[in-house]
Formats: sequence, structure tokens, C-alpha cells
Amino acid sequence: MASTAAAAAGTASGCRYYSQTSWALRRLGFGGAGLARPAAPRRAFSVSAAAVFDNENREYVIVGGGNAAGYAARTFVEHGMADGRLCIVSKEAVPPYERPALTKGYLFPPEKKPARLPGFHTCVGSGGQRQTAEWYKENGIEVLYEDPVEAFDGKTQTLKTSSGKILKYGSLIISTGCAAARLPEKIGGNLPGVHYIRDVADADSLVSSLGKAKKIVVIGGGYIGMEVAAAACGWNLDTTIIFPEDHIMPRLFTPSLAEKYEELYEQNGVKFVKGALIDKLDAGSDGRVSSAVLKDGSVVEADTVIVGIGAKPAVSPFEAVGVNNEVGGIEVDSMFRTSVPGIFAIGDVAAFPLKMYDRIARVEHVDHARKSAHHCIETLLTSQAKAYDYLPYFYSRIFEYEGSSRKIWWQFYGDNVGETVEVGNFDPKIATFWIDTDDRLKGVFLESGTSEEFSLLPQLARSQPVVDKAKLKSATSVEDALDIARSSLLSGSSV
Ligand SMILES: Cc1cc2nc3c(=O)[nH]c(=O)nc-3n(C[C@H](O)[C@H](O)[C@H](O)COP(=O)(O)OP(=O)(O)OC[C@H]3O[C@@H](n4cnc5c(N)ncnc54)[C@H](O)[C@@H]3O)c2cc1C
Ligand SMILES: NC(=O)c1ccc[n+]([C@@H]2O[C@H](COP(=O)([O-])OP(=O)(O)OC[C@H]3O[C@@H](n4cnc5c(N)ncnc54)[C@H](O)[C@@H]3O)[C@@H](O)[C@H]2O)c1
Ligand SMILES: O=C1O[C@H]([C@@H](O)CO)C(O)=C1O
Repeated sequence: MASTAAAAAGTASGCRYYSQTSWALRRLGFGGAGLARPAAPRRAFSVSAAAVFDNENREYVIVGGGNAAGYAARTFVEHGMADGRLCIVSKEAVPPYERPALTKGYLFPPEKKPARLPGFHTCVGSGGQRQTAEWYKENGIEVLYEDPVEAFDGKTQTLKTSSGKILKYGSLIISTGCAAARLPEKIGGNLPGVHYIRDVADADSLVSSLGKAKKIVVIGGGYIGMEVAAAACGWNLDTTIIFPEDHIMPRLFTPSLAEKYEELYEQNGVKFVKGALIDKLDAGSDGRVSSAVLKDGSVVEADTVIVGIGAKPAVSPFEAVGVNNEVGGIEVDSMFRTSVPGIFAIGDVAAFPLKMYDRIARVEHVDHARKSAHHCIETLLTSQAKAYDYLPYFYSRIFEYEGSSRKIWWQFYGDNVGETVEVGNFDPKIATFWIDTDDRLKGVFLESGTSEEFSLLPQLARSQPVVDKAKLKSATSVEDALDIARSSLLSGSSV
């Protein structure tokens, strides 16, 4: 059923639609041989005579109502191209919001003023306007809520939603993001009390469990594992993190960096079970999860389990436009164009050329969701042939709630390749520098920097200066190390 927000921003938006798809394609330069890699999409469903066409054609349709969609909508509005021309088809019941809040402010305990919608709709996370359902309505953007696209036909340029609507599009922007990877049902992955966290409905369900929980198990030592376990400390819960690797955040942290964060969690009472795989989750007599059984036979009791074992790009039902076999996701060029003229993909789901490192990548972080959305729509609407040149940026903020013994706020820019030099020991800062075989600085991590120090990181990672490794290793403080890195920027050996 459509929500109140849907009713407010959807059919009542007074949108007008153009009726000739080909008109829009011609105007955008997609009349024929415009793109380098044309590929005939497979017919995914056929439109029968009995099918119900909803209104008329839509000039621009965004599928997915998440972070990238919110920023894309903003760019349409900035160009005066939203009113009556743009439609967002969303699986969720609310307009786009800043997803990072779900494992941060959203999980503060009730007495510590948790974040709630409409407080964090996009684009507030980057200092922009709070785009509520009214904002979409005022800007003439049609939003279809709780009506995921289930089928796609590139030949007739139509989408079919779960409610049975057939939508015809001129240009299509796929921003379906990722879905949480799940533990199989047969090992208890769907038991009551087992949580995954991808959207606000998941977060609400988790909050209601946390209110009653005593003993929680967090499965996975990545971003979700770290952020949720830190949040659980705010609720004074007995918390155990279980993961298969030797240390937390294996995708980014060095063992030594991870050890420092693990110590901090342990000081907050969190326990770790490392190098462990889950055999199954068991239920108690009430049918709710009661324990995690590990492959070695040991048992960890829990009344609530949070699973954070990675995410999978939500490519369905768009596989026919071209999926990248190595990194998954929908393959696009440097302007987010897929192999099919007039179809684009942005955010987590896009496999794009990471120009700086000359490889195809998918980036599952919000900075890329925001920037890819802006870049795609900007180039689409202005016909500027400008290549996306992204510098990877990841961050986390944990133990932020009032009264926590210390707040954690780290940022990372660049590529975590090569040898590392680590300086500092939560005193209060830590920095790690990744240096390649040719002595170039490739990536840089900083905990608890000042805003001036944080602003140095992208300059360093972008320029990749040659650094004096020996000098960096002898730095007496993080400030000293950053000064050494800063001076290498001025030495003229940057790329
Ligand atoms: C809990 C959590 C915390 C995070 N914290 C951080 C952080 O601190 N820092 C950071 O950099 N990144 C963080 N991320 C990652 C960041 O949120 C994502 O990179 C970002 O949301 C990607 O934006 P997106 O629009 O591509 O995908 P999403 O924001 O996931 O949006 C995709 C949308 O598409 C919808 N959808 C999917 N399939 C369909 C369909 N067939 N039809 C219609 N709609 C569909 C989904 O329901 C969803 O609304 C976090 C992610 C999660 C889950
Ligand atoms: N601050 C941030 O940037 C942030 C915060 C939260 C979520 N996210 C995003 O949300 C998504 C999901 O995050 P995540 O933490 O689930 O993914 P992740 O890839 O960061 O971590 C997954 C972790 O799961 C563990 N794992 C994998 N398979 C397992 C299995 N079968 N059993 C037990 N453990 C297993 C590993 O320890 C691995 O580190 C990602 O896209 C992530 O980037 C980002
Ligand atoms: O990027 C982010 O956006 C939200 C929040 O700032 C929105 O208010 C959040 O917690 C982030 O880390």
C-alpha cells in the first residue's frame, strides 16, 4: 500500500509527461550511433494487450530511491529539468535519505536523542537542502513509493513495477544500490531476532529489538559490524563480534591499525571471536534466535543477532544492460552510460572506470553515491563529455553518542596498496600512510584529525607525492608526520 508520503508526492504532483520517447533521445544525442558500445538488450518481459499503462511516457525515470537518487534529483532541479519530467520509482516508503545515519545517529539509545526521519533526508549529509516529500512535490517530481521495478524491457523502453504499472521512459537512471548479503534460511538466517541493516525499516526493527535485548552477537567484522557494535555499547548490551578473519575491517585496516580499534572496543566491554565461521543460528522455545553455533562447535548465546557480512549490487532486473563479471554491478563508462543508449547507472550498483588507478571498480560508500549522481546528471543534461575522475573516500564515526568515553572519527582517501607507515596511538590521533614501491603515497588514513588536517588528506592522495619513507617512519607525532607528507607535496614530484 502506498504511504501517506507517497500520496503526497506521487499522483498529486501535477506532472506532465512528454509522449514521444524518441524525441527525448534525439534531443539528448542518443538518436542512433551516438555511443561506442551499443548492445541490443534482451526482452525481459513482453507488454501484453491487457497491460495497464500508467499515465504517459516519462522523460527521465530513476529506479531506486536511495542516496544517489536524492542527489540526482537535486541536480535535475538545479538545471530546471525536474518539473514534470522526472519520476523516481522506489522500493522504500519514504523519500531518499542519508543511509549512513542508520548505523550512527539512528542507533543512539532513546535518551540520547536518536536521529529520525524526516531529519536526515538527502541532501543534508553534505550540507544541502532537506528534500522531504513536500520538496519533491513542490519541484514537480513524481515519486512512486513501495513499488519496486520488477521487470525491464529495453526494446520498448518500459518498466513493470510490482503493483503492475507499466512505465515508459525516455532516459533511465539505475540507482538500485546494494542489498545486504544474508545468511541462508536453512542455517537460521531468517529467524526472528536476526537483523540485517540496509534501510530505515530494518533500522526500526533493530531498534525495537535493542530495546529488549540483553546479549547480542554481531556477525561480520566490517563497517556494519564495527558501527553496530559501538552503538550497542551505548545501550549497555553484552556484545560479541564474530568474524572469519584475523582482525576487524580487513578490507581497509592493517592488522596493527585494527588492533588499536579492537582494544578500544574491548575497553568498552565488547568481546571478539576471530577466525570463526557460523555453522548455524539456533532458536529457543519461543522461536526467536537464542545462540550462534560456530563451525568448531562452540556456542555463543544471543537474544539478538545483527548480520553485517557484506552487500550485493542490486542489478535485477537490469542484467541485460551489462553486468561486470569481476566486480559485479552494472558496467558504465566514465559518464555513467551503460552499453544501452539512454540508460545510466550510478552509486553502489555502478561498475565504473576508476580513472586514477586505471581499473573498473564499484564503490559502496556515500561520497561516490553523491558524486556519481551529480556527475551523471550534469553530463546528461549539459551534454558535456567530462570523464568522472574519482578519488576514493571512506569514513566512519562511532561512539558518537553523548557520554561515550571517546568519540571515533576517521577518514581514508586513496588506495590502500603498498607498504604502510603508522604513527600515533589514539593519543588522540593515529595516521597510516600507504606507500607504493616507487615511494609514492597512495593512501592515507587519519583518526581524530582537525578539519585542517583532514583537508590535507585528499590533496595527498590525489597528488601521490614521492615521500621520504625513513623520515616519515621517524615522525614523533601525527602532526609531525602530516607536516612531512605536506612538505612532500611542495617538492614537485607529484603525479
Ligand atoms: C547501514 C549503512 C550505513 C552506511 N554508512 C556509511 C558511511 O558511514 N559512510 C559511507 O561512505 N557509506 C556508508 N554506507 C554506504 C552508503 O550508504 C551507500 O554507498 C549509498 O547509500 C549508496 O547509494 P545508492 O543510491 O547507490 O544506494 P542506496 O542508498 O542503497 O539506494 C538504493 C535504493 O534503491 C531501492 N531499490 C533497489 N531495487 C529496486 C527496484 N528494483 N525498484 C525500485 N527501487 C529499488 C532500494 O530500496 C534503495 O532505496 C552505509 C550503508 C549502510 C547500509
Ligand atoms: N562507514 C561506512 O562507509 C559504512 C558503514 C556501514 C555500512 N557500509 C556499507 O554497507 C555495506 C555492508 O557493510 P558490511 O559491514 O556488511 O560489509 P563489509 O564488506 O564492510 O564487511 C563484511 C564483513 O563480513 C565478514 N564476513 C563475510 N562473510 C562472512 C560470513 N559468511 N560469515 C561471517 N562473517 C562474514 C567479514 O568479516 C567482512 O569483513 C557495504 O557496502 C559497506 O560499504 C559502509
Ligand atoms: O554522511 C552522512 O549523512 C548522515 C547525517 O550526517 C545526516 O544528517 C550521516 O550520519 C553521515 O555520516
